[in-house]
Amino acid sequence: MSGSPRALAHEILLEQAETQTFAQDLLDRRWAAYDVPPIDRRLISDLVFGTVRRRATLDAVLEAHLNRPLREVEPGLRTLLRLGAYQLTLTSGIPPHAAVHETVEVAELVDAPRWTGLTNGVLRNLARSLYPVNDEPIPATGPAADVVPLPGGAWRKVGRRVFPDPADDPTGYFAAAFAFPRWLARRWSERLEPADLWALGFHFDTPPIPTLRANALQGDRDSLLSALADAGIEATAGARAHSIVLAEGANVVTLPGFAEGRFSVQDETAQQAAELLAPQPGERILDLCAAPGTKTTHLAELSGDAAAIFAADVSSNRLSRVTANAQRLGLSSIRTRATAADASDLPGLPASPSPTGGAPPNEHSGWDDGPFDAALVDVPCSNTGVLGKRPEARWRIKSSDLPLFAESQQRLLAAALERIKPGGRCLYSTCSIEEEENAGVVSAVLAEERFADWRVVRSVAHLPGRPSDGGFQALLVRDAGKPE
Ligand SMILES: C[S@@+](CC[C@H](N)C(=O)[O-])C[C@H]1O[C@@H](n2cnc3c(N)ncnc32)[C@H](O)[C@@H]1O
Repeated sequence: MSGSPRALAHEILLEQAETQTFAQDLLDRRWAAYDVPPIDRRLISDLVFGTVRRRATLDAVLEAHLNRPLREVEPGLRTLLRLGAYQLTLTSGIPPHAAVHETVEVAELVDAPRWTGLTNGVLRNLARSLYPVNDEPIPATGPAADVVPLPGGAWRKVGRRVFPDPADDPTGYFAAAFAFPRWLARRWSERLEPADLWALGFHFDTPPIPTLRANALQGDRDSLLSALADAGIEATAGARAHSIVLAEGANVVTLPGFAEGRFSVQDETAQQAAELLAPQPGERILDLCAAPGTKTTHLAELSGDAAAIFAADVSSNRLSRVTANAQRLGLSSIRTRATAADASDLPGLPASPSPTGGAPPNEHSGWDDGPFDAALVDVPCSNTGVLGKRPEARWRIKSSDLPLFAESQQRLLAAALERIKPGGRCLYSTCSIEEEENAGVVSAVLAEERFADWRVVRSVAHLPGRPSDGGFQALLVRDAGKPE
């Protein structure tokens, strides 16, 4: 470790930019390697996540204080400037002089004293713009070319017109001030009024607080709430049958009841997927994209651990997390199986031979070849409904990914429908708010002649922040009457 929280944050940010590794994974590696006190962990995590998430905001602010384009600045120095600009512009609680001083000191700690002069000059100028009098920020009441949106929903003056004017160019303002790729900003601004666009930006730019799902098979929600209260954790019952909303962020694995399997971490939007499918005791249920098993285990809990849940995923590595989660939650009705990308090796087709013709039966103990009563198809997607959860996610997706996702989503949904009995049902779900991954996929698949006996009975498009994650769920049912 290089010697200070900011130096460690700088090291992680540089590695993240170079290797494109998830910031959370890099942090976890540092926590495992060094003894970092919890207070420093919180600061480092905030510095890293905030700087990654708001890269475009910080770059717009910095460009106004530099006499050359930021992209021409060497990577280590550029990262240091972003780190300093993040503290000055987007946090509250770090005194400006401390933000400048501690950031400049990183240059010495990482053995790059040549960065000191520029970092000091740029950050001091920025601090003067942001805090013209007595180190006090200047609040603002709404978007403007010289106003930055803060995490949590407030606005702050930045002292110079660093963003496009939102009245003339709401898309440009949204992309720069809230920090989103331009193609996504354009896409969303075509369908949202500016006020809704700002609300979406605030939701994604505010660090999320985890929501819990009480495991109904290990005591009721109220007793878990009492256990949390006894441990000094502020939490309230949420809007779903088993949801619990924490008052502030927490390291969930250290909360009372986690090791005993009394809860999972799951957003309220995601909790609706298994609820909509409503698994019943005795049913045979396919979960086609199961890992890491948050919805699989919910299916098992809702059925009283008395359905047979067949959890499939392309990643056997990730499937091991389904097994671990089921064990922690005390569930025994889940069997796992790695599957081919097109799911063609899964049993359940009406005319499919016994599993001895496919994968070796002992490798997937408990799987048989009959069709299923129901299926959950929680497909891989662009994740545009949950961009606040992974700070780097917004910078990874490309518009060209969307048709590729839609293609594989259609394949997966069709593979599930083919394996469901007459009278059965299927829940299609995504964490995306893009039509072509949602209703577009469902209607394309149901337009196929072989699925003429299927119909959509319910579909819900969840808008991010209203009240929780964004996403889409559609419940499809198959006519009971049509012969196989
Ligand atoms: C959205 S995640 C599923 C989350 C999971 N349902 C849960 O609630 O914990 C999508 C999953 O689909 C898996 N996947 C990707 N392509 C797949 C394919 N062709 N067949 C089956 N699973 C696939 C990924 O490995 C990933 O685990």
